[in-house]
Amino acid sequence: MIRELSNPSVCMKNPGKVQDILLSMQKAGSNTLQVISDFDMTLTRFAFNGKRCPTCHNILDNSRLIDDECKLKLKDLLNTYYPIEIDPTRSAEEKLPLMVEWWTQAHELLIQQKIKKDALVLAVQESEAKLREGYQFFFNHLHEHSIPLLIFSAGIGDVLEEVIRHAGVFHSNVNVFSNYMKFDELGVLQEFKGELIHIYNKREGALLNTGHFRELRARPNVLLLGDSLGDLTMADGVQAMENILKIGFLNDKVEDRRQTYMDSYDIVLIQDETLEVPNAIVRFLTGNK
Ligand SMILES: Nc1ccn([C@@H]2O[C@H](COP(=O)(O)O)[C@@H](O)[C@H]2O)c(=O)n1
Repeated sequence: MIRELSNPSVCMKNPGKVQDILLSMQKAGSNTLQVISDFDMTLTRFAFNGKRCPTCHNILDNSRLIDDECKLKLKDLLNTYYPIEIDPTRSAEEKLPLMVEWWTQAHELLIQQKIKKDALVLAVQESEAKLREGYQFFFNHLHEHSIPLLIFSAGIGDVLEEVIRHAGVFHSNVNVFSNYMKFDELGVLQEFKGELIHIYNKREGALLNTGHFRELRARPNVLLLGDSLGDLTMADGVQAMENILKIGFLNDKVEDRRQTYMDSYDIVLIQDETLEVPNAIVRFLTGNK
């Protein structure tokens, strides 16, 4: 049905179920579809030429906006908490308070650096951040078909927006829900706005109540893209959901996590740095137009 589903990177526990969901979503029409996606390591590359690519946090951590002492502290945090984030032997309940600890300490360090709003553009331009191959088609096609794309990220919204703006794909159908910085009248970072979003509290339901995302209520078919098990709840609360197709990028600790990902996501993409499969699915759902 979709040639790309035979790519070597694709694993599916139940291909028949995937086919049924795809046909049902195609029949319902692309005007009933919404896409909900994580950002770091889902829309962005995990690695390039054998080297890790940065997350939104890392873009700042490695930039010239941060002094050397702070860089070391942020690196220590990453080295301590990232292995916990991807540890398949620990439960989400066990990881949750530790993830809050990581985010809180990192945000505190960033605030101490008195980052200027204007400097974010340069930090992104000078970074090694890379959207996955095929990103132009992904963003442009969703825009052309007026399909809403909600990017739900535990990263830093201001940096994320700059990455997609820099890539020329921050179209009007894109909404970002993330951790945003609050600047003072001189444009200096003071704090982060609102409730902290970390990898274990992503839920679209909470957003739907805000009214901002009211149009999404009329879109009961969801294509969900993520790279962690925390991303699986991003569509919780979508009202009267008809179908959901969950695509998971498995980037790291592949053998340890393969089975859990296969049990949780409908389609698992193993060390696949492209958006080839999501793009083929979007093309199929929009009638190959
Ligand atoms: N201080 C931090 C905190 C988190 N990260 C990474 O960011 C990712 C979250 O962003 P999503 O767009 O994927 O929600 C998360 O997976 C952490 O590994 C970081 O690099 N630094």
